[in-house]
Amino acid sequence: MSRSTTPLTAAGPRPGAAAPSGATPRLEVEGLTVTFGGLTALDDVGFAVGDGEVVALIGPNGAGKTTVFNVVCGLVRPRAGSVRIDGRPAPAATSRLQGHGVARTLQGLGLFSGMTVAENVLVPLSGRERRSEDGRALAAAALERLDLLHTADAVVDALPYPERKRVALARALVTNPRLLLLDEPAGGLGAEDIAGLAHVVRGVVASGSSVLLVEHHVDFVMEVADRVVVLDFGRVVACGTPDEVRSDPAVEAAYLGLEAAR
Ligand SMILES: Nc1ncnc2c1ncn2[C@@H]1O[C@H](COP(=O)(O)OP(=O)(O)OP(=O)(O)O)[C@@H](O)[C@H]1O
Repeated sequence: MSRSTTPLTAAGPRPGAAAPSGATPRLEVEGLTVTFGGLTALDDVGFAVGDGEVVALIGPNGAGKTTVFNVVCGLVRPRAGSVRIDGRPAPAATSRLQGHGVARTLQGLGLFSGMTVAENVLVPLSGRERRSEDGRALAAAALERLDLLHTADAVVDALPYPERKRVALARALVTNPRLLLLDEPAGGLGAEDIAGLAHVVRGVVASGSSVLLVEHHVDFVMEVADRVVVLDFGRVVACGTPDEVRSDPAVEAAYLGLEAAR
């Protein structure tokens, strides 16, 4: 099974939001501007995700996190700006992300009701792969990473929410993506499941993949992210390590202050 990941030369990333190494970033977002009618949802947003890096997008409700995610996935077309994956322009359609070594999870999970856990995890593979020993081994490996192998033959609907959420993550991992996009992976999970999720994310990056996550759960973000990009009203107001961001007054004002006040 081969997946195309040929790197090409990229334009330089936006200052202050660049991935730390000098190599071509796994994901590079530059100058994204998105408008919905009269509303500017994103205003010149730029950041990069390097090899083996976890970058988190945080910000208060309506800051523009999902819109960034949707542009990266080809679901929303920006008015201006670019998205590059391994130096190449990102595909304009979600269905072609996999060919660029990218997988994503959805907030709504998007599992197929009535199908087993294994059948759900096999979905991203081609018909030929699904029927092959190799395909089944990939599915088993993905399920094992999420401690779900024992549920392989269960109908997915029968599992509790945290396990269904792990099935969705196993499905994203079955293609061994070079870039994993996670949309609120900690949402709806308790402390124990979030700790397990952090362990899985660390395993993903240890295997050489990169992760971009959109997340409201600040403690989880601060634990797993190498760098945090903070959005407020569609603009990047801070970008840095968790410690840098934590002590940034702009972030306190935009987001962490609100969390602390709860
Ligand atoms: N399809 C759309 N049509 C019109 N406005 C939209 C659309 N999608 C998003 N918006 C608006 O764009 C802004 C950014 O929304 P977005 O969902 O990206 O924020 P967010 O940071 O993900 O928020 P949340 O944390 O609540 O999910 C908001 O003001 C939102 O109402």
